[in-house]
Amino acid sequence: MAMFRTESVEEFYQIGEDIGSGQFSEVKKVTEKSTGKDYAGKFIRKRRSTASRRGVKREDIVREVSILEELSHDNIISLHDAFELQKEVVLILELVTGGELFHYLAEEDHVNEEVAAQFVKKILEALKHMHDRNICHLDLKPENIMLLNRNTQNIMLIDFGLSRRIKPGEDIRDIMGTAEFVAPEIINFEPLSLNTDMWAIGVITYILLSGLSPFLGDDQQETYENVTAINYSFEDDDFFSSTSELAKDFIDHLLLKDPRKRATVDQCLSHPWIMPRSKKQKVQ
Ligand SMILES: COc1cc(-c2ccc3ncc(-c4cccc([C@@H](O)NCCN(C)C)c4)n3n2)ccc1O
Repeated sequence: MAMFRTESVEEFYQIGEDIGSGQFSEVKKVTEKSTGKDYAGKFIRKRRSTASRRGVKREDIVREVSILEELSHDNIISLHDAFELQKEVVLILELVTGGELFHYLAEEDHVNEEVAAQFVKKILEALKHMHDRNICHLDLKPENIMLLNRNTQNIMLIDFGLSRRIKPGEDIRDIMGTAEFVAPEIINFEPLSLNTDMWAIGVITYILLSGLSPFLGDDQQETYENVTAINYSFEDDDFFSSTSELAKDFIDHLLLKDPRKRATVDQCLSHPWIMPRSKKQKVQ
């Protein structure tokens, strides 16, 4: 696809209601006039000058589009079209109607291990597609994981605004996601890697199983301190009394300070909590 079309987006799409928003973007339901098919339009405000902190730098939008164009997986949002206007870029994306995993968790409080393991397996399969191409998400959190529908654990990764291609030897340090989910190397401005995503998988798994956020403090600073101190436990009997040792082992292999020691996406996919080798290992 040529990077951006410069025609008016309204000529080709009926713009519908707002369905969501980000810091510098709105997400609206749009309908392609030629097919009647519904999509999600992500309207991203462009940064007007290098001195401004409002809006998104064009180069960052180009990077996000380039990454979206390279990815093609059932559990990763697909890009259908892209338009550039004077003040904004509009990405036309596959529409997902099951809502955010974040809201599902808020309603369910926590999920049983079988359901949690299925969710995590789907997230890992999408992440493997990215990591096999040396692309890391760097903003994995329940808000950026959408449910295809409420009846299955089928998920869709969205929001690739912080994603990066990690070239061997390249030193990337300047990314900052959401405090609860960022790995220690992000807080310490140390080099990031594909294993920075694996830390977030450990945090998301902990939340799926308990409804608790392992490092959340009273404020951002306390959360950062909890993360860098690797200050988490399964000791709260009210929330972990029925959690299997396999599930705890899976999380313990991810919430490690040294990114090189964390389980990779392939090691996670072959972990017995995710790929039970026998009936007796199937989590109850
Ligand atoms: C590719 O990047 C994005 C995709 C989307 C996206 C794609 C398809 C799609 N179908 C439905 C929705 C949707 C529905 C309700 C809320 C939201 C969004 O506001 N919440 C996630 C956004 N994130 C910034 C927390 C998004 N989306 N959102 C949202 C933000 C993105 O940065």
